[in-house]
Amino acid sequence: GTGKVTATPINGDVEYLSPVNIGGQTLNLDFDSGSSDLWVFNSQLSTASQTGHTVFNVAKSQTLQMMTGATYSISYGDGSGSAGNVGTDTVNIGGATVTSQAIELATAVSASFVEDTASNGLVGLAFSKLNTVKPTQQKTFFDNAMPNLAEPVFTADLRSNAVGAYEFGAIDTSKFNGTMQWAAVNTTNGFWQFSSEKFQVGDATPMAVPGGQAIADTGTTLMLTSAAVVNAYYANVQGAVNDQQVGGVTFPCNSQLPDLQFDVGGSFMANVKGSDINFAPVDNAGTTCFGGVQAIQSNLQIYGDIMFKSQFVAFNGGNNSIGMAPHQ
Ligand SMILES: O[C@H]1CN[C@@H](c2nc(-c3ccc(C(F)(F)F)cc3)no2)C1
Repeated sequence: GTGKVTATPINGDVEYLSPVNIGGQTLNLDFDSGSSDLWVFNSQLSTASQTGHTVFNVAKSQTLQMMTGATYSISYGDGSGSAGNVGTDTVNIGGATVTSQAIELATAVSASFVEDTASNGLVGLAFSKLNTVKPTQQKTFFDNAMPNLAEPVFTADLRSNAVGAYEFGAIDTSKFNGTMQWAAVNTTNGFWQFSSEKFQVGDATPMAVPGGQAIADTGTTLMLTSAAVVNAYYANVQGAVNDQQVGGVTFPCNSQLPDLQFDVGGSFMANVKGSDINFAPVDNAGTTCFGGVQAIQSNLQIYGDIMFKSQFVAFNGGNNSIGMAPHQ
């Protein structure tokens, strides 16, 4: 079979939310190709933590079965996280259905999750080896669904300030231009990881990247790479400054940002449109804007939604590869 759901950007493309049916209840969840736990806001949480959220009501599902003694605890790159207990239930994502999916039921969530009232949990789509359930690690929705999918794939079609889609089991060739290009994924760390050794602005000299590795992470808002690449890229942008107060590089909102190409698996260069690198204004007048490409101190680069807004991406769990092509 196949399954397709909308991916709706919220708060200026900070994250993308998709409807998921769990035991007959539909929740808007954040699909995250950078982690491997499916967890939800639910009726076990304190009233305070539930405020503003649609929660999964554990008493109302006829098919939820609690997993005795099972717990989970997860933290994300920004230090946020959640923890709780575990059950299994039927999960239907746009028609792709798993009858006994581990559902992680938060009994505690960090403040930033409580404040993010649009999101009612996450669907982890990285490799199951990263799943945090103890004592028995659980499989992701994609792992469980794969055997029944027409093709062992899912795709991310994320759009700037527009509704896109996640699709399981098929690659919709009408959604991208040209031929999709593929690269090998190294699953050792449990991520959709591929080599990415260089960046290029226009036809300037390519910039080398220390470590030369990247992950495709739909749950990260920006595109995070080395400080050297960030500085070299924004050197092309008049008025760009690294503003410690704001927390990264800003530039005049009317800047003409150059496109940025990045290496995928040593086999092709993929393009990020300059317009997608203008992430958001930092001031009310909309004079100064925050860059979508920012620095991290890590030899693992994180290609988040800024990349996905320029590239239609296919994740192949059959042969562990990643495909990219410019959106249609
Ligand atoms: O860990 C890496 C795996 N993918 C990245 C990711 N980060 C989040 C996240 C979502 C929502 C929030 C909050 F609502 F603001 F709390 C925080 C973090 N989801 O995926 C980072």
